[in-house]
Amino acid sequence: MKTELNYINLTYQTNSEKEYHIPLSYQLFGKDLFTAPIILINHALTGNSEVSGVKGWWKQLVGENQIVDTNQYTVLCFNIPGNGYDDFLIEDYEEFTPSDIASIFLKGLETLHIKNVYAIIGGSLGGGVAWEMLAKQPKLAEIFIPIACDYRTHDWLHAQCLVQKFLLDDKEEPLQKARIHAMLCYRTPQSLNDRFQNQYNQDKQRLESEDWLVYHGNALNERFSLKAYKLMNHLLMNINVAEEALENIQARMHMISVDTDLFFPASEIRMCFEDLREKNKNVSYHEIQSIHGHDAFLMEYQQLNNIIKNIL
Ligand SMILES: CC(=O)SCCNC(=O)CCNC(=O)[C@H](O)C(C)(C)COP(=O)(O)OP(=O)(O)OC[C@H]1O[C@@H](n2cnc3c(N)ncnc32)[C@H](O)[C@@H]1OP(=O)(O)O
Ligand SMILES: N[C@@H](CCO)C(=O)O
Repeated sequence: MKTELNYINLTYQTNSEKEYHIPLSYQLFGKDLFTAPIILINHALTGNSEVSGVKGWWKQLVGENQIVDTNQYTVLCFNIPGNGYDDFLIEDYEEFTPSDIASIFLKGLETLHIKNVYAIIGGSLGGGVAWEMLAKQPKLAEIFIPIACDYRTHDWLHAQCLVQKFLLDDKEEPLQKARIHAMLCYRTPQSLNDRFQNQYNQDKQRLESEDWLVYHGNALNERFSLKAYKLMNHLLMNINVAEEALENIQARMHMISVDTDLFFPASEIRMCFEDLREKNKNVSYHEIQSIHGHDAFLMEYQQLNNIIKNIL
């Protein structure tokens, strides 16, 4: 799996003026570079560059004969430096913001001699980083598809990340506790209540819903590191594109929200769409209907496929 990773060695000075050596890793899927239109996909909080293939976290969307068809496109996906997937971790995570990550990805594209891409698709934090990239380089993409994300972290999301930051500083099982709290933000009361119906697990002497939460806490603890999660949470807290910069973006923008998303509420995304439409930008809005909330972008594949097939 990791043999497929490619690296670009960068020296990068953060907005806070600290210099770092960054081994920016990435994966390519589909057609060889420069033989087909390029689609850049930015991963979400605990994702990584493995967007397609057997273990791909978006394999229902990206692959041979899928909506993002690797027979037709070159798909490029960077790892957010410090996500740990390539074993690179960042100690002083507070030095980095999504704006820094965007600059690092742009440097990566430059090093690969990619001047522009056909499309950028980003879910959640990945979409926030994509907004930051386009604010810096408004002509970068022909098409922009931000999914379940916004150009800014609003107060409620910031507050939930703050709770996670406190949990991540806890001495006992910090990552598990933070993930359990996060799962409740990724889903909705209806999603949990309909699914678990207060069923009790006699063997484990706890509710099935509790068992499921504990499972997710432990599962993330096994596949992710505390340092990486602290960084990702910090990034999610600090998406902050200046509103004026949005107007300059030249891409055709197709915003996708989830009607029940607690993290990036559909109402906020719709407001951004309406503002940009009033400014005569080439923008459209799509809403996934789901009881599941934010994580619907990883679950409601039929709807996502239907929306994206009419865009690409
Ligand atoms: C976005 C990116 O960039 S990548 C990150 C995306 N991936 C993740 O977030 C990984 C965590 N996974 C998830 O959150 C979910 O699996 C999703 C969003 C991908 C899909 O959601 P759902 O279809 O509702 O799956 P669910 O949340 O039930 O997870 C399935 C797992 O829970 C386990 N599970 C389900 N019910 C229970 C229960 N009562 N008790 C314990 N475990 C349970 C299943 O065994 C399954 O385990 P596995 O993943 O090891 O096979
Ligand atoms: N559950 C997803 C969504 C976060 O936006 C993740 O862990 O990355």
